[in-house]
Amino acid sequence: MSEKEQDRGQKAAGPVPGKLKKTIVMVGMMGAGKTAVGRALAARLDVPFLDSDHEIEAAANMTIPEIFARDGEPFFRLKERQVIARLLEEERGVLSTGGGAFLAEENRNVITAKGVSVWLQADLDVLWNRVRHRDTRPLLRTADPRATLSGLFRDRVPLYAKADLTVVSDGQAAIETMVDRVLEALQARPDVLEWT
Ligand SMILES: Nc1ncnc2c1ncn2[C@@H]1O[C@H](COP(=O)(O)OP(=O)(O)OP(=O)(O)O)[C@@H](O)[C@H]1O
Ligand SMILES: O=C(O)C1=C[C@@H](O)[C@@H](O)[C@H](O)C1
Ligand SMILES: [Mg+2]
Repeated sequence: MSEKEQDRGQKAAGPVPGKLKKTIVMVGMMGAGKTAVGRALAARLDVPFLDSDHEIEAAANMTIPEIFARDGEPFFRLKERQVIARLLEEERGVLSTGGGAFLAEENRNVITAKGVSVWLQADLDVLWNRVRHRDTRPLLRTADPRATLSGLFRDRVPLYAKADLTVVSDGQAAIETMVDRVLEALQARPDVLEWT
């Protein structure tokens, strides 16, 4: 390959992500793909993957539905605030939050101060299709879970919209495509991710 061809090849491939300078924090509704996309993004960047729901469950040795049932949602939210603050302090990587985390001003402030927030924006039908078959979300254990999801969606969207970056998750985009989209959005933020 000539030097010119090599040049063209490099340009077509685009810039390559380098050093991560701030934690990338995934926010959005249940089913938006925060865990699935966050994990794949961390693997792509070769940085630690952290998930606040997982950390809370591991520390309590209980599942989230068990914590809600035994200790109530306010207790879960307290643990969530503590875990998010600790993880942002301790480690740099990709942090996937629980669906309700970004609603608390305290969490938004610490996330904005220490990381960059990425809202995975999906419409209600996409979210419902992803969460309807699993019984792991206590807030959806209602007589009409789709209506409950719809109400949460309506109330929460204005708060998710405060995130630093928004990445659309439509029903067609596979998880690796979502990783590409997040990385593309991060090209506007060299303070978060260096490029080579
Ligand atoms: N882009 C996608 N393409 C296909 N499947 C997806 C995509 N994003 C998420 N999923 C699937 O949808 C389901 C829910 O995703 P995930 O658990 O990552 O959501 P979440 O945002 O972390 O939700 P929660 O707030 O409840 O933790 C999973 O089975 C996941 O594999
Ligand atoms: O949207 C929410 O409020 C929640 C989402 C999950 O990630 C868990 O954090 C929990 O089920 C609550
Ligand atoms: Mg999750």
